[in-house]
Amino acid sequence: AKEIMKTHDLAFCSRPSLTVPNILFYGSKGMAFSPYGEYWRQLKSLVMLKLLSNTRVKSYKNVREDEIALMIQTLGESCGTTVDLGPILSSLTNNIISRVALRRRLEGPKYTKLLHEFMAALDVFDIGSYFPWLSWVDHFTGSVRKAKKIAIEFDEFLERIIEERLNKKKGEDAESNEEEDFVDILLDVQKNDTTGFTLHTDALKALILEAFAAGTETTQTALMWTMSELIKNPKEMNKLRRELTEIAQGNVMISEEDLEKIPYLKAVIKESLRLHPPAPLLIPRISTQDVKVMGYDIAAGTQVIINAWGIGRDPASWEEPDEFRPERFLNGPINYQGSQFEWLAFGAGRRGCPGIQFSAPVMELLVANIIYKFDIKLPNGIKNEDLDMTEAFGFTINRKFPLLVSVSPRF
Ligand code: HEM
Repeated sequence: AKEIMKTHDLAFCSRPSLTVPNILFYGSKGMAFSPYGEYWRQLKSLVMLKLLSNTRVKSYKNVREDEIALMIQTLGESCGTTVDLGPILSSLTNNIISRVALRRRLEGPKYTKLLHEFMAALDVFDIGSYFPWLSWVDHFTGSVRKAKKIAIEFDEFLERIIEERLNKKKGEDAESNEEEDFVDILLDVQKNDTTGFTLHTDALKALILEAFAAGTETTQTALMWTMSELIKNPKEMNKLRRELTEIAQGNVMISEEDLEKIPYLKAVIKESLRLHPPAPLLIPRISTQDVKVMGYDIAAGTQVIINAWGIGRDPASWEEPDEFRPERFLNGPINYQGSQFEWLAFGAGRRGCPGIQFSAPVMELLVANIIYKFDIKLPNGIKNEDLDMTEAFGFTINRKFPLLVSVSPRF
């Protein structure tokens, strides 16, 4: 991985052209699937400076705190019953992205279903992307037809939002003190950019869709596995709870300011992402020039898939690799950026994930508050240690079976 993502990062930092993402993201006009070059560089700097900068991410604090408080309330109301954590965490991550990108919650069954179909379409392995002579198979399985239908429906939805926003801008909006969302920011770039970069409306829409595609299911999956590992490992859960209780000093919620004071929480999340990187094979790359890697000649145009799941469980790097032992990350050098190449949940190098700063506080705040506020048990007398950890198959690897729990308030 280091050879690909550091030593030869420049040679391997393009993306292959993939059928379904091409359909869903307006000919891969977003950042994640566009080939390396001037266009991608412009998008990356736009995303890093305007949408996901430190200051901007901090300004979404209210959204995070609101949505997490709502979720905690929902869980509190379900005490005494069995709850499925999956849908609750899914609506949390969808609503956070939706409020930040579109200034609205994704309410109503129509859009929840559409988003679900969108994510499912991306999860499909379209064989034509890897073996072009077999692309007829994708037409046969219907994946291309489905992706086209979803693309049209989402386009209509985004068109309406953009139109609403433009009409509003013309009218009253100038003095509004509402927080800007991604649509406002991107429309502003489109109108006022002085760098000479033209942001076409298709690219604007692709960037919005990408925030959903890249930021919802990945975060939900990470949360599902972190909660699963903590439930399965009561000793670690209790240790975390003790630390949270100490830091909270009797307050009803753990706040974002508290997070920096709880290194064990970060260690828990890193350990869970080591065992269960949500995108276990990252996003494929393609070489743009002939290059020699560890003595092998790799021709330009070769697709490379990095197995972050395997790297995270490699016994050459990790003692007892299948065990959940957050302590291994305390005082260690491993950071979310993957600079050690033994831990790659967010990828690394030029094409590494730009959403780390965005998702880290969501994951930390949510796990901290659930563990701090509730005792969690498995239903029907199943012992926590016996929780089934089977993985489902897909581009993101989530739990195969629902995570059913019963929660009771601690205070
Ligand atoms: C736990 C949450 C997340 C995980 C595990 C995750 C993981 C990843 C991974 C593995 C990649 C590919 C990296 C590579 O090829 O080296 C990636 C790329 C990307 N992620 Fe994330 N991500 C998460 C959250 C987010 C969020 C919240 C956003 C935006 C709001 C985001 C936006 C992107 C984009 C735009 C790319 C493409 C970068 C490029 O190709 O230049 N991600 N992410």
